[in-house]
Amino acid sequence: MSKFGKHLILGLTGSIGMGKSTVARMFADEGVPVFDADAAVHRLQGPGGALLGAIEAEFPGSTGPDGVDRVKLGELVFGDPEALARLEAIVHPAVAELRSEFLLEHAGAPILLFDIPLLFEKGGESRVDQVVVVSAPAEIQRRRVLGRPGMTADKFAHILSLQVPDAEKRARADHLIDTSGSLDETRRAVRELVKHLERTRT
Ligand SMILES: CC(C)(COP(=O)(O)OP(=O)(O)OC[C@H]1O[C@@H](n2cnc3c(N)ncnc32)[C@H](O)[C@@H]1O)[C@@H](O)C(=O)NCCC(=O)NCCS
Ligand SMILES: Nc1ncnc2c1ncn2[C@@H]1O[C@H](COP(=O)(O)OP(=O)(O)OP(=O)(O)O)[C@@H](O)[C@H]1O
Repeated sequence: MSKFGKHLILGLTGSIGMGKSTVARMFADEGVPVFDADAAVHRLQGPGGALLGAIEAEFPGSTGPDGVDRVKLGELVFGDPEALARLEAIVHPAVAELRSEFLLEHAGAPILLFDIPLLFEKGGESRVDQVVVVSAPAEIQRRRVLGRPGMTADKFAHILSLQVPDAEKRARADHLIDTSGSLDETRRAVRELVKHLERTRT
């Protein structure tokens, strides 16, 4: 039974490179409306974004005609918990507002998906009914991430150190989507989960 009225709200999360974005698209292909928290942040911080004034006032020099300079702002907040908290105090309420609009927009849908990279890290469990974790063995994750342009072993290690470990995410998941097989296998697993949830929702 949903905590949120008629629809079942799923939270999708997973560590870097586990295939979260790919799996979110597969849910969308099955007709499930998807709210992408990261995309919402990018829009709010992008050219003409609603948060540019507030961010510039708090972090002078961190914005320009192209919106937030993410590298510069990252340098100011990562490694400085107090500064990160000040940024979050600007960003998170605006994301919450967009999430509420999304809920209103899709009020009739039986299942909704929130794609939230930092779901466990930021207490997102309370905002969803069930958590779906995307996961694969560490070796596959490593190979995928190190294959990305600009990624280094050090940067990968640092990002991992900021994230709840995959084993803990798996342990706290209501549903697991394994992405170590083919894309077709993953798609089948997503389809089966959606069907299962549609059957058992009420
Ligand atoms: C500082 C910003 C501009 C840097 O952007 P950039 O594109 O360089 O990095 P990206 O967002 O991809 O994050 C890089 C890594 O840091 C982690 N990270 C990002 N924000 C946070 C945070 N608030 N707390 C802990 N880790 C974080 C991400 O999970 C990722 O692994 C951006 O991360 C930001 O605005 N963060 C604060 C807003 C936030 O909490 N976003 C998270 C999703 S709602
Ligand atoms: N079975 C599979 N399921 C999902 N992704 C797969 C699979 N096999 C290979 N991949 C590939 O792994 C990569 C996963 O990248 P994706 O952007 O989806 O990960 P992510 O978890 O969202 O990453 P990040 O947290 O870094 O944004 C993609 O290039 C995808 O094509």
